[in-house]
Amino acid sequence: ISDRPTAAISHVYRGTFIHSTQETAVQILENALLGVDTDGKIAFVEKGEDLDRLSSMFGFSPSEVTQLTQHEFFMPGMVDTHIHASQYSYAGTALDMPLLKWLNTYTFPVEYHFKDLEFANKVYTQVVKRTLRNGTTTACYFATIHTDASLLLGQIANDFGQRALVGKVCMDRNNAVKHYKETIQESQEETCRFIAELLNKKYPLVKPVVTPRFAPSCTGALLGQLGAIAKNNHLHIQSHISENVEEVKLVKELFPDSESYADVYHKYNLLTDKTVMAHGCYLSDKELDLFRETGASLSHCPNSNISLCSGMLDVRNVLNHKVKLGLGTDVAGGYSASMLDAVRRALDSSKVLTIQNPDYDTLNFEEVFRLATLGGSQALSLDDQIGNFEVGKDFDALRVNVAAPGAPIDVFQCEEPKILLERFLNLGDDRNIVEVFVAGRKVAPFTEPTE
Ligand SMILES: O=c1[nH]c(=O)c2nc[nH]c2[nH]1
Ligand SMILES: [Zn+2]
Repeated sequence: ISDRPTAAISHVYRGTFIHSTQETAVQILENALLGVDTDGKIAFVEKGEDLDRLSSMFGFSPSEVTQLTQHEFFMPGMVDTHIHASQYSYAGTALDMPLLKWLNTYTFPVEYHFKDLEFANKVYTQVVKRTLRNGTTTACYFATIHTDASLLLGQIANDFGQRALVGKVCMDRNNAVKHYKETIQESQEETCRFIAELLNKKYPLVKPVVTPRFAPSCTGALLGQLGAIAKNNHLHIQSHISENVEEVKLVKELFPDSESYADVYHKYNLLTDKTVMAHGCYLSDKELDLFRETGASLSHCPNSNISLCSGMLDVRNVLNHKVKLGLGTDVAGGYSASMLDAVRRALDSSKVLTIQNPDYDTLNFEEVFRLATLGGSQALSLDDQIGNFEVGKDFDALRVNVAAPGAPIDVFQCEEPKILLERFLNLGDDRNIVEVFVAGRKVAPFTEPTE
């Protein structure tokens, strides 16, 4: 450290910090000191022995340092790269049909109700609270086609201090539920209104994301307009791709001129370095190459893929193609809103692929930990701000106590940090997540707004 800091230090923590880097899936810093400045950014990460030097350099008193206990560690907040906030209303039910039938039978009728702002307020408040307390510091949300309810979701995320990308869903094709679709003009105009009004709020951590539902719900003309809107405003884009065999076949029929599913989106400028596509179970190697070339990323949603019997993403192949990849809960195709569940299902899925092919290069928990944190930040092109404990990034973090009273893990002895992490990922829940920070601010347990 040579330069004197600009912003003052607001908090200093001492103890074990566990995070990922590009080179190392799990890097453990024991007896470390981490300082957070008044802008919520990480000011320093140094060795505990340097306390005196750091306290005089950064102007804090050693007595203000918060010491973690033996079974505690800090890890980066988790990034849910794909979650339908509106579908949280029926999470844990309706998992008995394949995708297209599931959408028509359960999803569209429920999403239609979000024209009612009171209902939207209830569901959106609960999904933000539930995900935050389960360690999702950043969520990439699908709302519904309703602009005002989607704006409300942005407001609620801001009020509770969650970092979020929020998408008003676009769909000008749907023959199943009569009123749950837009004309192309409505979709385009309301998307512009949504973006303008959300940006106008100047929420520091909440941004709009252009959201064509998926190719079968959109005409080519709408996809083209949405690609242009994203490009002109430098916005994020999210959608679904190659989740289920029937869907892939339908896209072939609807877009006969395109070489592949990925090519449909590419043709309309929807594959960019700020695009995240959910699923991708049936993408060819050539399509994965297109993802890498355009910088587009994938969200792996294993609970959903299993629950709707959609398919199995070969994560190793995606990583070998150097495509950016994060994890998603995909509520409510995935029944759990917890990213810890996504971690476990990702590991299970990889083991199923290994059962089918014993030579398969199974993912290990360290790699999946990276996908849930740094990988997610890369998938959302937010890795310059979040994802790990690098100096200059925002302090988005979970204080984990593996031995928290009432939590589901029994600890019998002093365990090394990597074992504590493994046990937390496999066995822990929100009772082990004793504090959640986003941009340096404590957002759970909830202090505000009250409820
Ligand atoms: O898992 C999914 N959930 C959805 O809501 C959806 N819409 C299109 N494709 C989808 N897949
Ligand atoms: Zn989805």
